Amino acid sequence: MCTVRGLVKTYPAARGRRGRPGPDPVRATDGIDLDIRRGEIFGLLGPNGAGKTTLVRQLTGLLRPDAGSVDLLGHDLVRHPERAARLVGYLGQESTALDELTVSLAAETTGRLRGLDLRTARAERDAVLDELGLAPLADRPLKKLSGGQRRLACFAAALVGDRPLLVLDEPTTGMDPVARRAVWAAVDRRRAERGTTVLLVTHNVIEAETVLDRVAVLERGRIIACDTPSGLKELVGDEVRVDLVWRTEPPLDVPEVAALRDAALETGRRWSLRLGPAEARAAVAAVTGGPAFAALDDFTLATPSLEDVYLALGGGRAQGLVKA
Ligand SMILES: Nc1ncnc2c1ncn2[C@@H]1O[C@H](COP(=O)(O)OP(=O)(O)OP(=O)(O)O)[C@@H](O)[C@H]1O
Repeated sequence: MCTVRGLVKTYPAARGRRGRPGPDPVRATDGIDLDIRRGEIFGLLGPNGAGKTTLVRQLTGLLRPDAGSVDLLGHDLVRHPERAARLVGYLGQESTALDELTVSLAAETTGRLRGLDLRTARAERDAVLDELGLAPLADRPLKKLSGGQRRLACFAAALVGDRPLLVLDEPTTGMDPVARRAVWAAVDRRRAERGTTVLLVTHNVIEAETVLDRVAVLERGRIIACDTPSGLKELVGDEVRVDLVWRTEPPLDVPEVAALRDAALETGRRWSLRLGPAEARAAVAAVTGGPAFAALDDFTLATPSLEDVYLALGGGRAQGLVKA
């Protein structure tokens, strides 16, 4: 469906202010190879600045790579970037272009721009707005909607005028659970009924685990792993995630607790640890059985998540990944 080889993009150094040296050039994609299969939901996961948006802008013909090739359904998109418009439905991070239009007109106009006649564009518009529960907002201008509603309206527009590849850059940012579910149901329906392929950019690991068939983990412009979510999780074997939440301060006077601290990733009152099964059992026994228990607010044991995989791969900035 889509084959990418050796994709490189370097943003040139900016000029510094008042003669001072500016920031260095950034190699935002650094030799990317990818194979996306027809009908799969393929994810790009990585922290802020990893190069995800730069990569998808090259795959959608919006940004010319310095080197490398992009083949989409037999079309060379580096040589013919204009062909991407017929093959790709793209939902970018910004939506200002549609802000002045009503929800209804945004969807209809997108259909018309994609070559639908007026009747078909209106019929598809109505179907998509109904499907996503947007009919009550149809006559409202996008700029007067909430962030999550606006995002859903832009997603609706991206679905009008069917395209074989949907590229969605963090589509559910700011959406409530009902809207999120509507988005994933709409994606699933298109995949089942039309074989639509989806490339999803995200740094939400929970969402990535639940909706993706395969995922590429991107860091500093390079793919550091690519597999199914469960295949990636095998990389961390039988490790267990132990989360401890303290009421106030952790009881560091308890030696077992003090010993756990070195291995813990601390976020406020929460300690997250990745431990082997025996160590996890010992840690739980130590904090629930002894004097530490009085200081404990909550604890959970869980199987590894994609975030654990990411940490195990050496992604030092996993804090940039969203966990809820
Ligand atoms: N137009 C630009 N000019 C210069 N540098 C840029 C430009 N756009 C992005 N960059 C840099 O390229 C790198 C990759 O950015 P990119 O937007 O592709 O990351 P991302 O993974 O999509 O991040 P996020 O999760 O924050 O959206 C970053 O270091 C960023 O600062």
